[in-house]
Order: sequence, then structure tokens, then C-alpha cells
Amino acid sequence: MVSKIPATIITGFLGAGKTTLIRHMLQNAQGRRIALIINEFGDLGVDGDILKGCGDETCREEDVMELSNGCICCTVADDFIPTMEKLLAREDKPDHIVIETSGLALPQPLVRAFNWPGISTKVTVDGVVTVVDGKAVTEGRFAHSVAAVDAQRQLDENLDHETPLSELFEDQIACADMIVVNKTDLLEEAEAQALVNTLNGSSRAGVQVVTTSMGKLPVDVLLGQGIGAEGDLEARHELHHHHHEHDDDHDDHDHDHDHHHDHDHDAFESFVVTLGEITDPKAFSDQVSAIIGAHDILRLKGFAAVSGKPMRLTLQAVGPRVETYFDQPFGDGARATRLVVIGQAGLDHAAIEAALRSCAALH
Ligand SMILES: Nc1nc2c(ncn2[C@@H]2O[C@H](COP(=O)(O)OP(=O)(O)OP(=O)(O)O)[C@@H](O)[C@H]2O)c(=O)[nH]1
Repeated sequence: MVSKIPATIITGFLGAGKTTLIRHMLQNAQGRRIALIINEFGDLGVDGDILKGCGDETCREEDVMELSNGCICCTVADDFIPTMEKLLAREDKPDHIVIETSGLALPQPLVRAFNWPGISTKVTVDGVVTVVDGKAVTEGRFAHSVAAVDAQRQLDENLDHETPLSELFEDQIACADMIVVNKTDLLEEAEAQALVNTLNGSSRAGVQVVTTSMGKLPVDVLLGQGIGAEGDLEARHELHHHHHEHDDDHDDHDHDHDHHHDHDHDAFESFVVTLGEITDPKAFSDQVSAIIGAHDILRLKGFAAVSGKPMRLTLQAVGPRVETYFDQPFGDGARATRLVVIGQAGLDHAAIEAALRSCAALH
């Protein structure tokens, strides 16, 4: 019997720290050959670029496959399955496959894909790891807390749906085999503990909740869970279903289709802004932070060209928190600043682009 290749699914909301965690994993892979499948929301392959750029022998460029035709959970058949088949057809098979979903993906449809003929005989879901931005959740920035939403719903019978953000969060938690509370460096110990308790209370029995910062978890903790999540799909919906007990619209549908159908990517949007060189990274990123606040941008990331610097500046913003670092020299392409802006639908493209443009012109 040929043993199945284990695949770990890394999910979690925009900017939670999935790429950071994967990067740490690759740098500490202890000889394991890991193939990556990366799916990103927005038309700029920042995560793939960061991971390919890590220069480690364990992450060779051909081991990083990017799915760019939309969110993985909605393009499973067209995009994910063919990519997986290609990967499985290789002579030189990986020891482990790691899949990073987009921050807006529901993990359930992806787990289900592992039951497809041709896939199910060769790969198994080793575990679903859900990365949580401890700071953002504690601040209630994107998700009202699950408890608060429930309380609200009990007060108001008409409130039959959650925000797209909190719904995603719940689904990602419901599907997890392990929950990683990340960014504890930005939390008080008591805050981290409170969040762990909440998550323990709202996840399935037996799900491990661990805390970390910069995704620095031992590889043996993350990989080799041996769960076989594709055989256990029903359990991964229960939690969400409970939360919808009062919601008549949801009751009669098949769970799986229900979720798939409900998942409305139109609730979010993204666009790319291309700018010239900037001169002052600090002033630029301070200004970007103000623009993010003014326009309710959820996530902004990309690469900036800085006058006189051969290296490209990686710019990463999650909510108002902007991080920059010089990463690697620009490739053959033109030196330009390219940023992807992600938010809930209704972003004012024109105003945001104008603001970023004048900010780049100034700094
Ligand atoms: N302070 C702090 N920052 C972190 C931590 N983990 C990640 N970050 C930062 O958070 C930002 C987003 O991290 P990523 O790893 O790109 O997050 P992601 O989940 O891959 O993001 P998307 O793919 O856009 O959904 C980056 O600026 C990281 O450096 C952490 O533990 N503490």
C-alpha cells in the first residue's frame, strides 16, 4: 500500500499571520520536503513572493504553487484540484503539502475536495490549522465577538445574519483542528488567556488552542497531526449550524451547499495601486496608516520602490498597523511601488488611490 501524502491546511483571516507562520515552518523544516499551495485574495502575489524569496533550500521556487483565479473555496474544481493533480503527478513527491488559503476562504469546501476521486487515494488532510490575529480579535476590530453577536441576535429577532467578517471567523474556527492565537507580543498575558478561554469554549471538543507570536511554533506541533479531516466533515459544520438555530433560511439546506452558497465574496473587494518611487519610508507608512483608518481598509500590502535603494521595501498593513522591511532586490521588472488594497465592498477606489498617490508624491 502506498501511504498518503499528508496535507496541512492553514487558514485564518486576512493578516492573521499565515504567511509568517509558514515561513517559520519552512525555515525549520528539518529536512522535510514541503510543497506549498498558496491562494491569495487580490491580484498581487505578495505571499508567494515572500515565501519564494525566503532563500531556504526547503522552499525551492518550484515547490511554491500559486492559485490566483479567485478564492480557493470557490474555485476548487477549476483551480485547486488540477494544481493538486499536477503536484501528485511529479516524480519527486513532497513529504508534506501545506496549503495557505486566502484570508477570506471558508476551509470546509477545501477539506471536502480531498474526497474527490484521484485525490482521496493519494493525499489526506493531516489537520486544519486556523491562525487567529489575537490583537485584532481582542480589539473586536473585524469580528464582533461570537458571544456579543449571539447576545445581539437574541435581542433582535430580525437580525438573522452576522457580519461577513464574523461569519468567516466562526467558520474558520469551526473547521480547525488546531487554533493558533498569534501576535501575543501585542497582548497582555491576561488578554491572551481570555482569548484562549473563549476559543476553547467555541471550538469543537479536542481542538488544541495554542498561543504564539510570529507563528513560531515547532514544526512537529503543526505537522503530523494525522487527523484525516476529510473523513470528518460533518463535525466541522455543527458549530456554525448551532449559531444559526434561529435562522430559518438555513435550516432546510444541505449543510455543505448551504455554506458554499452563503459565502459571498462580493462582500469584499480588492484593487491594486501602482505608484512611482517613494523617498521616505517612515513618512510614507505613517501616511498610509492614516489612509487605512480614514477608509476602513482591512488589509494593504505590497512592495515599494525607495529612491536610492536597490532593495524593494515590503509593506504590510493589517488594520492601522503598518510594517515595512527591505526584503530583496527588485527582479527584472520595473522599479515601481505596487500595493494591493483589501476591504469590505464599497471601498472608495478613486479617493484611496488619489490619497496614496499624493502620499507617494510627497514622501
Ligand atoms: N506584532 C506581530 N506581528 C505579526 C505577527 N505575526 C505576523 N505579524 C505581521 O502581520 C502582518 C501580516 O502577516 P502575514 O503572515 O502576511 O499574514 P497572512 O495571514 O498571511 O495575511 P493574508 O495572506 O493577507 O491573509 C505582517 O506585517 C507580519 O509581520 C506577530 O505575532 N506579532
